[in-house]
Amino acid sequence: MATNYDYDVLYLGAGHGTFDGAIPLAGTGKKVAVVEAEAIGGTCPNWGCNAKIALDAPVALTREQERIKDQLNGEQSTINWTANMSRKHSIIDVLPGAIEGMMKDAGIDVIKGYGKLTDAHTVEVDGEQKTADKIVIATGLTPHKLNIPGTELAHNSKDFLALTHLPKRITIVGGGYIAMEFATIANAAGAEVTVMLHSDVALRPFYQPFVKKVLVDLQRRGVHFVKNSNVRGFKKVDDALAVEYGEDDTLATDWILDATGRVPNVHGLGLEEVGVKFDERHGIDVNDHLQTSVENIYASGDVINSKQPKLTPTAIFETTYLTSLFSGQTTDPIDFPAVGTNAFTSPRISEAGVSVAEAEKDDNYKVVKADLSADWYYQVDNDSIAERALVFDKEGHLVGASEVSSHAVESINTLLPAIEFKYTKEQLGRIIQIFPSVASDVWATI
Ligand SMILES: Cc1cc2nc3c(=O)[nH]c(=O)nc-3n(C[C@H](O)[C@H](O)[C@H](O)COP(=O)(O)OP(=O)(O)OC[C@H]3O[C@@H](n4cnc5c(N)ncnc54)[C@H](O)[C@@H]3O)c2cc1C
Ligand SMILES: NC(=O)c1ccc[n+]([C@@H]2O[C@H](COP(=O)([O-])OP(=O)(O)OC[C@H]3O[C@@H](n4cnc5c(N)ncnc54)[C@H](O)[C@@H]3O)[C@@H](O)[C@H]2O)c1
Repeated sequence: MATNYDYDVLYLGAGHGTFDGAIPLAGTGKKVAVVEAEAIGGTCPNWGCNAKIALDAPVALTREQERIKDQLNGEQSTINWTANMSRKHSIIDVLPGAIEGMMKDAGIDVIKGYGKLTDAHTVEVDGEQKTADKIVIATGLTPHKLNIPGTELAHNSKDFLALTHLPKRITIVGGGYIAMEFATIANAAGAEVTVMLHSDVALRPFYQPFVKKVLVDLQRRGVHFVKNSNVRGFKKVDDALAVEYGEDDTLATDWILDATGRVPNVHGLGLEEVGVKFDERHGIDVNDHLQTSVENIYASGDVINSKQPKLTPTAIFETTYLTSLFSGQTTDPIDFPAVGTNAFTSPRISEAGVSVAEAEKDDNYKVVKADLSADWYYQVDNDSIAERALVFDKEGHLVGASEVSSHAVESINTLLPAIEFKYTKEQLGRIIQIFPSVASDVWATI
């Protein structure tokens, strides 16, 4: 314990960028505090991944039922929105308490309130000064809000994940993860959905031929896409809303989701005063030890200005690295593995490693594509929108993979060890997967 300070390490924010590392750090005997302004657990459990996947479960199930309807008797099931939302609450609302309990059991002081740096070793919470040898800023991101007339009439992802009744007409502005995942859920649950794209591209980081397949399917299901939409403003008209877009077009709607991105929580933290450098749009600058421009202040998770995808597993990897650093288990720089990423549309699009688009432009790689709708295992549940692209280097090692299908998440997760550890043919042959399964199916192709 650093004798001059209240704590060895104080974390600002209690999301995955903190608690997955803070708990084992406290286990090493360090004195640890975590300051949280809103909800313990942060975005992912409360208004991100966990909340979203809870609402998505019946979507995936009804899609599977639809695919195998010829083998079933009876009606196609529909989604009961209110019951689905109430189920989401029953499994999500306990998480902050459970995470707080784990932190307290590990001996962490959990401090509720908004934290602000007053000097390099001091954080003020509700007028009280807490000092620490090291401080970790893990304050995450917050929804971007369009700067247009009527922006206050639009809602954000957090509001969507708490909707008690599904509006009849929903307009979604944006074409990223949140826009496409929530368009999928709302459409499957029966809403009339319009997606206002900024350009003519959605899910930009993903392999576009696969994205197109998802868009075509959503269109077939009634989702309306407006490309190059130029959304200019929102208005209240009687009991409804109007979205003003294009040159002078108007769309009537009942509920608007502003899904135009997420921006770093860097304001009001005292960063300028203490000398922590950051970029308004991309977050806090860190070196390869996640150290900011102030020696004893580190950053972790979504708030970092980094090329890594801003995802829960990345945040966990970063805070776990800091635990190793602070407890003396490593002095090495952080070394990111290939990070798997997925758009939870239906079908899913998953990828990891070298992107197919990049590999197609580079002679050092070979891309092998497969139409999975012709694969017997994908035919079992009629997974007809199903394609995979694998990227190999000159030595024949798998270095990247992308898949669109209902089973894409399992496929890409299965391939991650082969990508990360560059298994030889002999090593690949030593793995015997359970058969029949997605894992054994994809493993046989590498
Ligand atoms: C709708 C949605 C769906 C998502 N789905 C997925 C998914 O399927 N898979 C995936 O991997 N990722 C997903 N993500 C991303 C994932 O949620 C984030 O990458 C992850 O939560 C980042 O963790 P973090 O700890 O860095 O930030 P956060 O979880 O955002 O935690 C930051 C915390 O800091 C607190 N805070 C901020 N300022 C202060 C302050 N001054 N004092 C005290 N506390 C403060 C905030 O209240 C917050 O609790 C999703 C995100 C959203 C919004
Ligand atoms: N499945 C997952 O892992 C998952 C799911 C949801 C969110 N997330 C994380 O949360 C982050 C934020 O998600 P997001 O969807 O808000 O952001 P995003 O960066 O993925 O997408 C933002 C979208 O808004 C569009 N946009 C920007 N300005 C616009 C304008 N003026 N008019 C219309 N469109 C505009 C962009 O073109 C883009 O399509 C993601 O980058 C990801 O890190 C991950």
